[in-house]
Amino acid sequence: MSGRFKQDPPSSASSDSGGEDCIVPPMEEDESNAEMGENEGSQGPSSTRTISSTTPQTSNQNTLRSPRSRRQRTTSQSQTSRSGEPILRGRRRTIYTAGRPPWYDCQGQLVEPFVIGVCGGSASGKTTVAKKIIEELDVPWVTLLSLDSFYKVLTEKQHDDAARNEYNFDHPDAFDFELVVKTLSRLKEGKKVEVPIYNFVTHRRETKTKTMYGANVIIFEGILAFYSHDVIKLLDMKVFVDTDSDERLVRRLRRDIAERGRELDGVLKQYFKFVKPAFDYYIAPSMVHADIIVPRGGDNEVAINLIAQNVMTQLQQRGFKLREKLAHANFGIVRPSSLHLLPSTPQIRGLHTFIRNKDTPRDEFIFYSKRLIRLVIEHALALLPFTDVTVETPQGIPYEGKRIATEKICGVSILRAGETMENALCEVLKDVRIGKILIQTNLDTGEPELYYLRLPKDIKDYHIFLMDATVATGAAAIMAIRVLLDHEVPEDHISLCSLLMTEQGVHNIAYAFPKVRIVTTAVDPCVNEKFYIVPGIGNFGDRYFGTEPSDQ
Ligand SMILES: Nc1ncnc2c1ncn2[C@@H]1O[C@H](COP(=O)(O)OP(=O)(O)O)[C@@H](O)[C@H]1O
Ligand SMILES: Nc1ccn([C@@H]2O[C@H](COP(=O)(O)O)[C@@H](O)[C@H]2O)c(=O)n1
Repeated sequence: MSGRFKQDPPSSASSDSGGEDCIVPPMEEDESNAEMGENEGSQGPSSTRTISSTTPQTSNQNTLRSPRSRRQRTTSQSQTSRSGEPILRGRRRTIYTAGRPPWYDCQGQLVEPFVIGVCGGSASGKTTVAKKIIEELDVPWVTLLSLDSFYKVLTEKQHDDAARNEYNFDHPDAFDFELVVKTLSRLKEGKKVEVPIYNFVTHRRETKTKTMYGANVIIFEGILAFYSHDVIKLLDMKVFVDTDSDERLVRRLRRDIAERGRELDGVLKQYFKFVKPAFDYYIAPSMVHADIIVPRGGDNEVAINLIAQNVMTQLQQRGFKLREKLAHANFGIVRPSSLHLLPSTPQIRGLHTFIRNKDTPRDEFIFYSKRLIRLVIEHALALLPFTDVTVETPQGIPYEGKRIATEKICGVSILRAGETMENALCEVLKDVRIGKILIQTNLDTGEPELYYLRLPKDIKDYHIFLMDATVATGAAAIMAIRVLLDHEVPEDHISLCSLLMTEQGVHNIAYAFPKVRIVTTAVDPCVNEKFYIVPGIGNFGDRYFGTEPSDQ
């Protein structure tokens, strides 16, 4: 890890740097992504611009139109899905999200999030600017990460110094930049991270951490956001908030007294001893890295608007119209070798005849669906590796048999229809674990969105039976597979089990994830304009659970 500035300022001293480096709890060993971020500057503007709200606006009035105004969402809707918590953590490993849209392309490959770095002096308005950019963007999946979360854990001595305003929180040694790089890199890879929550009153971390996933846009803000070369490499756009020093001091006094439990004298002492010299020595010179300089911070609407506009253009170029693309993707007629279609015997066609008939009453629909589900699960099980075993029969004669080689099998159902397949799996595998993923279609965008996730902790060690009763374009199944891969489940440890799929769905999934086994009892020719399977079964979940047909 290399810092930006070689010499320390004379007044920076203090931190005896004995603070324990922070640990982000479930950071798995596989950190091979630490070398990421070679696209420095590739997405962002190439030259530094200072933007003031007094910038004349002439012919480009249209391009300055707020991205927010282009999308007719209600404010309350977008606020819940945007600025707040994109991930709400439930009990232990349950994750609720505000509806995460796809974060990968038609090939199932990750679309890298756009990372904006926001740097500036303390109380310059970095957080305010970051929040306003998020508001302007109005895209549903934006993550705000603060450098403050990466303050090192203090020793007792450092803690005593901090209580007397004698600890230098503005020196680079106060931060764990290695962890910043690890965290940002993982977020760029779409992986889950646990970020410490910092308490400015106690100078300590909270015991709880905050779960964050990758996102379409990540905003990283902090006084030393542009200090480390390795961090800079991960930023696609670099914004410097340039606010007058008197203004910053006044804001900091107000904020630290009102929100951070400080007293006037202490704030001033810390300011003149540490904050001001660090600004002059580390922060102000880092302005050279900025693509855009924003005078006055959050008040500068023109600048915020331009930044949002630029990010929207970048996002549009990356393209997120996934389901539509999947529905119209053109594949040959040769079916992939990863497809394991049960033979179309009279028995299977007979079962399909019951469940496809619109007049079949619900009890019969459930009965015959269960029989088909059992067949598909048994078929999927038969595809796993078996080893030779010899047992002795009651007659004392050896029997050369087989035993399933994979002991760890976990079912993951895509809610709701996938849930109907859980019982069959439990009947054939005792002690099987079951995880759940809720994916729903956004009725405005037509895109699948991830809402809920509950998976066993060590999911990467399991062979997964991913269950969904029907697969149309494959959009939901691809999202679920992507979630499993992001949890480090190997692709060839996934079997997708379904009663009915479409040609399109089979090809889309096989194209994106050729190592995933696809097991189904029938493949229908196509989807209609509403993405329903044709001829299909109708809405499997509604027919099975006896609920009113939804509009999805
Ligand atoms: N334009 C502004 N006018 C007045 N107060 C502001 C303005 N921008 C921010 N503040 C206040 O100044 C303090 C610091 O702002 P914040 O955005 O948190 O800055 P930073 O993240 O750079 O420390 C907060 O209390 C905030 O409410
Ligand atoms: N325990 C702490 C930790 C940090 N600070 C000060 O916070 C400033 C950074 O936060 P901003 O929101 O202002 O960017 C930094 O200047 C530290 O001096 C603190 O006072 N106590």
